[in-house]
Amino acid sequence: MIYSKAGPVLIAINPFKDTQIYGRDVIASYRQKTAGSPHVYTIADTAYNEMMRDEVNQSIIISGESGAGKTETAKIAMQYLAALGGGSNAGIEHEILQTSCILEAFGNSKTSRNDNSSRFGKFIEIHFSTSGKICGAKIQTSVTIAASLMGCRAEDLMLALSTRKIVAGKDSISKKLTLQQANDTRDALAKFLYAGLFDWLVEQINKSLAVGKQCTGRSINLLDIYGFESFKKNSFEQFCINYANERLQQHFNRHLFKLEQEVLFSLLL
Ligand SMILES: Nc1ncnc2c1ncn2[C@@H]1O[C@H](COP(=O)(O)OP(=O)(O)OP(=O)(O)O)[C@@H](O)[C@H]1O
Repeated sequence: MIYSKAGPVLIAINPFKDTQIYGRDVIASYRQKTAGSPHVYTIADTAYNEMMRDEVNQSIIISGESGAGKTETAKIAMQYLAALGGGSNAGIEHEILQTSCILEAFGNSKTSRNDNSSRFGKFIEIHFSTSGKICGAKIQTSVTIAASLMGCRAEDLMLALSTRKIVAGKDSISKKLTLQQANDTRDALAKFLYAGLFDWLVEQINKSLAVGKQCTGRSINLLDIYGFESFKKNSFEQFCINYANERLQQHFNRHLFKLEQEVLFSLLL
């Protein structure tokens, strides 16, 4: 899980799906108009206005189970912010929006719940100038997927994948792995290499989105992680994904109860 150093947390709702987006103001607006869901534009707008008015960084956490529409919501929020903060740095807002296509091409795959399911968590910081124009962005990801280039001899690789070296004192013994163990080692290596490739890709994107000199240090951060999953056959990947979602929910519950307490105390005083 990636937590931002930023101030208030805003969570919004995809107008077409069941994605939840919560937030300081949203929670207040929930109380006032429970009939209506907080719209993603409202959340993005509130984040932008509060960042400009109070000079405090904002975070938008997008949560929901797999297929709920988190990634699409994140893109809608980014489009809205790009429309609000476009114009200062020729085309940077356009570049930020284009990053989704590249990351999804490498980091998404089809599951039984979602044809375009994110296999990585994305945390994007959008930086603004004093006049409120977008001047740069930075992406951080956590990958659960896998593969790429190595630079070693094929025979060495085959040996490394099919045997285990046991070192006892000065002696070392090579033990052959079973077929299942060799397959697992191969898969683990592929995952490691793919993660390396994905990290490299994100690094290149970040270089091209590098924060400009006129930035104020103010940012709006968007967190879009892989949603809760439960398949017929679940693996360690689902364990990690669901654990991350549980922690996110816990974060929200704490945040919500803290706000409820504040309201209660203000009524009592
Ligand atoms: N606002 C929307 N308008 C139209 N279709 C949408 C919208 N939001 C989501 N969808 C549809 O639902 C699908 C799943 O949405 P999305 O990939 O955003 O889900 P997710 O919550 O990010 O899932 P995961 O956790 O598996 O990555 C999209 O591919 C799209 O077909």
